[in-house]
Amino acid sequence: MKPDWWPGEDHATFTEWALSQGVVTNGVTPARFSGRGLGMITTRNITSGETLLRVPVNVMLTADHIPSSFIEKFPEDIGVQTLFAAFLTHGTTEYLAEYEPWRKCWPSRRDFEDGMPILWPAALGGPKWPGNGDDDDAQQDQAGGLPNSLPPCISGLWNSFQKTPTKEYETYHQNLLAQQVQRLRKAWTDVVSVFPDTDWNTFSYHWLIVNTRSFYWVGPDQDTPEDRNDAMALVPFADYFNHSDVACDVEFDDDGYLFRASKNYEPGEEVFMSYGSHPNDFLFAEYGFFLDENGSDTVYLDDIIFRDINRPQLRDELWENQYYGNYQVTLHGACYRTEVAACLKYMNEEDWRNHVLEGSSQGLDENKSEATIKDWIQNYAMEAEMAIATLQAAMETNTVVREHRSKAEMLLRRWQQIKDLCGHAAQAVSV
Ligand SMILES: C[S@@+](CC[C@H](N)C(=O)[O-])C[C@H]1O[C@@H](n2cnc3c(N)ncnc32)[C@H](O)[C@@H]1O
Repeated sequence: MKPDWWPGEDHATFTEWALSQGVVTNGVTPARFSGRGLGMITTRNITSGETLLRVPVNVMLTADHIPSSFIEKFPEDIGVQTLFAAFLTHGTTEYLAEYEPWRKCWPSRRDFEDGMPILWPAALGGPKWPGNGDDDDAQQDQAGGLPNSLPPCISGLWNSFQKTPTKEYETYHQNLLAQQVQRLRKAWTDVVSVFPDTDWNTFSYHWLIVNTRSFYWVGPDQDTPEDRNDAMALVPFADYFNHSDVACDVEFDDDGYLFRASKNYEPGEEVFMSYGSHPNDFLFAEYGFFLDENGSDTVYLDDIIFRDINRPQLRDELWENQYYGNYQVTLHGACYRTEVAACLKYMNEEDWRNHVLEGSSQGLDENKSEATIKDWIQNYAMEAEMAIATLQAAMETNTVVREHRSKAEMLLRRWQQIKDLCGHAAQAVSV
């Protein structure tokens, strides 16, 4: 009898194919996990340090494996993600047939539509795409002016206040959706310039496959590309690993990828790898899921702080002293950059500069700093409360939201996490 985690025939066929191509598995096999699709399960006791999986480079889909006749159709600066997605969409059967057993094991476009805000309806904060423009307008109307429901790190938007304009600066893990949309729009423009008949659904599906399943890779004769997104490869079989902080060890060299156990496992445990120390909003936007417990979770106070510190002179102080933006809040409180910004609210500028540059405590009042930071965090918590209340009401009354109930529930879970994070952080902020 098959175990209840048995992944199904397609995965069994793909596993056979992978082994015949030189993939070596050692005590792990693909399995179905509730809420995570496929993942990797142990089939026996495993000791920390044991090799679990080896994927040789010849099985991987790297830029070197794409025929030069295909690559030459595109301008030289084409992004690697676009190239892969274009190849999966338009590559000749001769080349693509090879990967057929693997492709049959990928999630469907419908799976992406369920979890990824980039494909969500406008009523839930999704962007406009070819083919959904009209529907989207209709949805927006039906939404009856539903306020933005995605978390601010994803949408870059707030319902409880108006954002003030800022200088352009590099943000980490903020405005995620706009950046992702920009990347996909550019990819779409590039692909239709070469293949005008490209089907949007097929191409965007492949682009998301690459987005959610690629590994860092720089070929033996390649220089490290300027854009990290261009250092990528698809690694069959290894792309079964789901993400967790408690992860196996991953190594790669010119020969391929190697995965080792970083702890002992009993049979039947899921083996995870780490996709990086990403906050939940990043996982949500880029991969369509987020963790219940995430040691790397964080939200950013930038828009709240810039609304509060809006005198150009004060903002210049932050800019000139390299404290402009990226004000982080975690379960454990606010980061040092936030503390520095908080002092600027009540210190005179000279005292503030001496404090920041030389560590002087002249004019510093830790009670005032604490109250300011708590107030900023409270503003974030209020945004979360508003979003939760609005979403709950929309789930009862709004037809589009009711049709997309599981997405709204996912959003509610994330907003509740944000509210809880703010609650913990506010408590942790103390003199
Ligand atoms: C590299 S694939 C992993 C295999 C994938 N679960 C599958 O069914 O093919 C990455 C995708 O797996 C899912 N995923 C990864 N880690 C997860 C986790 N901890 N919880 C839920 N879903 C996860 C997300 O949909 C993500 O986009």
